[in-house]
This record gives sequence, C-alpha cells and structure tokens, in this order.
Amino acid sequence: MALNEIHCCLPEAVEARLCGIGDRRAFASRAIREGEVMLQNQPLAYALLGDHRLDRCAYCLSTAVATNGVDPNPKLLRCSRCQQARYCSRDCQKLDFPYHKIECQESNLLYGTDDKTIFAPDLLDHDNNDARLLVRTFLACQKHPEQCFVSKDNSSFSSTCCGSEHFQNLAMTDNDEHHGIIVDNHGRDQANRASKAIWNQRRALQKMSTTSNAKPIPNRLSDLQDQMEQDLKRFRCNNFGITDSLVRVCASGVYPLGALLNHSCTPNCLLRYVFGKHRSPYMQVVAARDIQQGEELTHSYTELVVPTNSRRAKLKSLYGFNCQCPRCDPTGNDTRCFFQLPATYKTMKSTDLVRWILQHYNPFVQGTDRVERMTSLQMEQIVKPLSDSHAVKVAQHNLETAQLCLVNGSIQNELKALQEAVKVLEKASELDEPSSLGAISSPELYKARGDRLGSLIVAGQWAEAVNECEYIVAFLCLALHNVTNHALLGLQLFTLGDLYESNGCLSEAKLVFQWASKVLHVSHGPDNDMTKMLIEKGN
Ligand SMILES: C[S@@+](CC[C@H](N)C(=O)[O-])C[C@H]1O[C@@H](n2cnc3c(N)ncnc32)[C@H](O)[C@@H]1O
Repeated sequence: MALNEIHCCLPEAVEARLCGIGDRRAFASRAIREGEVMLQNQPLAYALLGDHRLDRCAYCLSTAVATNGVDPNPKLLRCSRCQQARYCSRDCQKLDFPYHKIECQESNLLYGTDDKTIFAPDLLDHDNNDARLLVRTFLACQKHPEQCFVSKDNSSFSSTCCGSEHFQNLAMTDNDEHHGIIVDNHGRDQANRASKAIWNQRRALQKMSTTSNAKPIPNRLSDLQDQMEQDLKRFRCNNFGITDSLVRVCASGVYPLGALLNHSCTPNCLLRYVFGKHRSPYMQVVAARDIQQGEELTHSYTELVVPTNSRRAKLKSLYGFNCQCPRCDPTGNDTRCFFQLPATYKTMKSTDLVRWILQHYNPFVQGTDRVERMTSLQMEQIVKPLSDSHAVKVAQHNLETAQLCLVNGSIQNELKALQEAVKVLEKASELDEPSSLGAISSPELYKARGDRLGSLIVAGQWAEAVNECEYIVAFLCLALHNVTNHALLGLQLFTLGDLYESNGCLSEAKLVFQWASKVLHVSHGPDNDMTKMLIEKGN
C-alpha cells in the first residue's frame, strides 16, 4: 500500500458506524492492546498558529533551521515574494507551494499586511490562521476531489479516504441543531478574508485546476462567502490542535478520519502527531489502554485537568453537546474515575502523602501491593475549583506580577511572586479540603506550582524544585487516574527524574525514568526521541 493510502484508509482495527442521524462513531473491530496505533491520518490541510509562524517551518512544522554550512546562526528561509511563510529547506518550500500560492498572492488578506518588506509579528495577535486554513482546505479539496469518503448514510463502510468529499461529510454544527454555535464576528471576518482571496485568484485557479472533478468556484462572491462560513462551522467541531512533543499547540489541522472519534473525559484513545523531515505532520490514534472488541473509540476534545463544570461548559460551547461520559456523570461508578489513597490519609502529613502516591502509583516500585486499608475517592474530589474566589484573584495577580518580572529579567522577584501565589492557593485549597490532600488538590494550585517549578529550575534551586515537582506529579497521578498514559504525566515524570538526578538521588531517578518511559511509549510512541532517551536513562 502506498504511504498516502495507509494514512488515509480506515484500518481493519477500526469500524465506523452510524449511530443516529448524522452521528458517525468509531468502534474497535477487534481487541486492541495498550499503545497500539490503530489509525493514522494525513492532514487534508493545516496552518501554523500565532507566533509559531516565526520559528517553525510552514510545511513540516519543525523548528529545525535551514543551514548553508557557512552562517553560524542559520535562520528559517522566508518566501522571497510575500516574506511571510518560513521554511526549513527549499524542499519543504516546494512541497508547500501548492497550498501557499494563494497566501503568497493575497498576503495582505491572509497574513494581515500588504507590506511585503516586513514580517508583521504585531499582527500575530490577530492571527489569521482560520482564513489560511480555509484557503488551504479549499485548495486541498480542489486537488483531491476524487477520493472516496465516509458516507453518512451507509453503515457498512470499511475503506474510507480523506479527500474533499470526506471533508464535506464532517459533522457541522449550526445554530438550530446545537443551540447557539454560530460563526462570530471574528469567524465571519476570517471567512470573508478567505473567500476574497480565493475570489481574487479565481482565474488562475481555474487555469491551474488539473482534474475535471474539481469543484467549480461559485459564480458569486457571496456564494463563496457562504461556503467558507459553512466550512468554518465544520472546522469548529472537527479540527485538531496539532501539538509538538511538549504538548504545545502549534498549528490547527483538518484530519477527517481522526474526526470520526467522539469525545469522552475517560477516553480510551490518545492522539499524537508525528513530525518528520519534508513531511506533513500526520496524526496517530493510539490505544491509551487495552480496548475490547466492540468498544467505542474516544479521545478527549478538551483539557482533562479541569473541573467537570468547566469541561462540560467548554464542550457545550465549542462542540454543542452535553457530555455524559462516566466521569461527568455524578452518579457514575466507573472504577477508572476513582483513585485510591490509604485509609489514614486524613491524618498523614502532605509530604508523606505525596511520597506514598509517588511510590504507590509507580508501576516499577516493588512491594506496593502489600495489604493496606485503602479508601476510594472520586477524581472530582481533587480536580475541583477553589471556592475562595478572592484567593484565586490574589494568586492571579501574583502570577501576572511574576510574568512581568520574567520579562524584566528579575528572577528573585519572580520567585517571590510565584511563592506567594502558591501559598495563597494552598491555603484556600486546604480550607476546601481540610486534610493532607488539600495541599495537592485543585487545578489552580497545580498550574501555579507549574509556573513556580519552571522558575526554580531557571534559578537552579534544585532541592525546592524537586519538592514542587513531586507535588505536581502527585496531583497528576490522581487527576489523570483515568488516563494513566497521558502525555502531561509522562513529561512531568521526565522532569522529576532529571531533578532527582541533579540532586544525586540516582535510584529514585531510575525508577521515575522507567515510569516516564512507559507513559511516553504510549503518549509519544517508541520512535520519539524523548522516549528513546528515557529508555536509556531507565536502564
Ligand atoms: C469530530 S465530530 C465526531 C464525529 C461525529 N459524531 C460525526 O458524526 O461526524 C464532533 C461532533 O460529534 C458530536 N459528539 C462528539 N462527542 C460527543 C459526545 N460525547 N456526546 C454527544 N455528541 C458528541 C458533536 O456533535 C461534536 O460536535
């Protein structure tokens, strides 16, 4: 099978079914093992987001820079015509040209500037990523109109491709069906920019159109605008944030096969993106745990380390549905949504509880299966919003102060502000949860600790950094108890292992590296550089 086909066809492990009017879902057609990649998908189109445009290749998305072997500070190459798109090599520039050509001609509309001599970073705030993605999708649909698609009214489809027809069949939220998802002013502006750009270039496009099946460009600009608005609605509920190895969203993309999967806050699949030299980033859907034949395949559309109400509100406003997954159901008794602590946790010191969690949840620590009285707590007991809104505001103010200190290069003041933020949130959290768990609970505290950890590492305060990192890992173990191979946990474990190593705690470091390596094997894949590094460190 050609590479393109492998990535565009629905594989044998996945079965698509129609479960209601216009509701396609994916199911496991056989048992799938944890870590198995069950679906791969090439993007139909993708576009870099925000200031990632400054330091990533627009085609392969790598941060690798072009080098001529002479320049000691090589930079990404810029498109010499529009000065906006950047590439790591001439090869990537050539491969991207079929999608970049309209952007290049219409850079004023699609990048927001008509001054070709300057790159316009100040305009990145008003990112035109949606408009560029609309144009790129339009071009991809012109290029691949012949490919077959996942049909909405045929429940026995098995071989599907992700051409334009498939894109047309992606779920589309609209006002009537989904109570309030509308294209807002920004969206309308993006759709208008994209349609004007295509309209301006329509003659050239008609000439260049290589296949007779290519969808004709509408005869009126207003029809093209309507079409772009419809496409934008498709984007809203089907697009993906493309993440790099550090789980930073750097681009958004259209992956029609990946878009078959519905959401769950207790997902059995994880998504990862594979970047490669002179290649577009492709998506892999990987089993987060063992999956039984016939189980529905789901991934999470939203951040999982946030309280139920926030997750549900976000899913409702962005995707138009009320999540009814086992984690959102308050009466649910799915064991995955409960974590275990020693029955005596209320009388333990928080440092002891953190230590216990790090030992007990690490699959490589021997002897944690000794009989001990345990208590089961619902995940929402740790991932809950703080009730003291004043404390949250004070902490927020301190976090903003820390940001300013970061910009001004004053690390001591930055650390002071961050310590204050953590202190305030810890106190508020302990009032909500008057036990050792209080010092670990709450997403706000976790985020502030994350900021503080970053600054402690920069300041080289290793002992304090270890302490902060242990609390973060303990929180993630409990907060992601239902997705134990989550990338966030894996990355924090990596940091914790490095910190143990820096503090000379080599045996602790080894056990944590082994754990991190197990998680990254699933979240990032065995071929990822970080996974390979961890395997070595854990040996
Ligand atoms: C990427 S699509 C998923 C596939 C979709 N079911 C289809 O037929 O194309 C996203 C849309 O699917 C629906 N959806 C996804 N997860 C859902 C869930 N857990 N409950 C209800 N609807 C869901 C929503 O309409 C959402 O906007």
